[in-house]
Amino acid sequence: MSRLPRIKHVRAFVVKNDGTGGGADYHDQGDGHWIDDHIATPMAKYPEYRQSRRSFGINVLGTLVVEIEAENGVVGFAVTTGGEPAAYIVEKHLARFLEGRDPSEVEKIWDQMYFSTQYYGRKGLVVNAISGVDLALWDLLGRLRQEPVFAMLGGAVRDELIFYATGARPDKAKELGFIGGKMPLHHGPAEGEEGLHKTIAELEAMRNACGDDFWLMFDCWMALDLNYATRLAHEAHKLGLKWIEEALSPDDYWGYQALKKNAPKGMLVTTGEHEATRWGFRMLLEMECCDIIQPDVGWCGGVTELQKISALADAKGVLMIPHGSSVYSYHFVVTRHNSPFAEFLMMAPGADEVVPMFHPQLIGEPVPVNGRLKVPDTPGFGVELNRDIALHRPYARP
Ligand SMILES: C[C@H](O)[C@H](O)[C@@H](O)[C@@H](O)C(=O)O
Ligand SMILES: [Mg+2]
Repeated sequence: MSRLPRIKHVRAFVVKNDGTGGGADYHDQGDGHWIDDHIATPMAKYPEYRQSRRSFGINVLGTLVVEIEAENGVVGFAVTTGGEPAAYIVEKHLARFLEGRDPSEVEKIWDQMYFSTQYYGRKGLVVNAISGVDLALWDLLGRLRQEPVFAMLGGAVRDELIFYATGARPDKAKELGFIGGKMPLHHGPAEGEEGLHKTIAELEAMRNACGDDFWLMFDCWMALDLNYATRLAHEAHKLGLKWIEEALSPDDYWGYQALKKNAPKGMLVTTGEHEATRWGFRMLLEMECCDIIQPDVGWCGGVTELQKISALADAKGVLMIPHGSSVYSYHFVVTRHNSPFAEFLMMAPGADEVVPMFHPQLIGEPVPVNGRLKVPDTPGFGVELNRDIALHRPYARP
């Protein structure tokens, strides 16, 4: 048992988006933002849901803020996607496994949060909530021990992080010093051959703008079927596409296995941002579904679970490049040999300038400069909650 003060309170807040940006629910943006402009999705088969992902509810959850206060008044926090339903799970179910406990017991607390909710959780919203609690716990531990999270994970293996950028303007990303640009896929099977031709034309234009050596990737956000994804991969290979991301449903392990076999030699198949826990990633790895796994540390189970996921990938020689999750992934990536680069999501509406990913929720949120970032060695994840945002605690307990 450590000498740390015990956990006194766990609190779950939601944030009303006042139009200044979605924060951790980064898809919750205003009109005209690149991230909600005719992006291919599994819902695109319904024309009424094809133009905007907000139209089918991609932003319905909103941000979850988890605060964990120790007996000595020190507070750790984290943000992720989850909103009110996740806040309910935190306050009504998960808090009981933390309050009164030693904050250093991250493994036992994670095990109790997961197996107590296994009958209704395992992936998605429940594991988002578990992730939010776990991230806040690691932040609290860092503050209590006066150590950055990366120091508690084994220390940095490199001086700085290098990033690729996700957004509609890889040409701007190149100018800003990023090592590559991942584009949203705008057209899927519902738009037939015409859509495929438009996609290839977009890629060709960006290849011409960025030159032959700049990484270009497509993020397909679960929108495709195996045949379409295979055809797209072979067409895009002619233009040097580096990887095809999340082409199929996260549950179609068999489809990914076939896509990886069918893909052109030299093209990487990647997925994982909507996968969760060591068991889900074991399936992706043992079925040889992809060349890079991309867990989101705010959705896959948090730091405690990502340690296990990353080790599984490392043992199989698979890269683990987390889905963009700001400081929560930076502190992890900097400590792992099989995470040689990171993702930065361009949250400016035009994808043409670098702004903090979770703006306006995190004070001190670091951003890459010239595509690089030295992870600050301040305690915890090194950021503070912006208490000027509209925080609301819907399930406050006495
Ligand atoms: C750009 C993609 O459509 C998603 O919005 C993005 O958040 C995610 O898939 C990513 O890999 O960054
Ligand atoms: Mg993605």
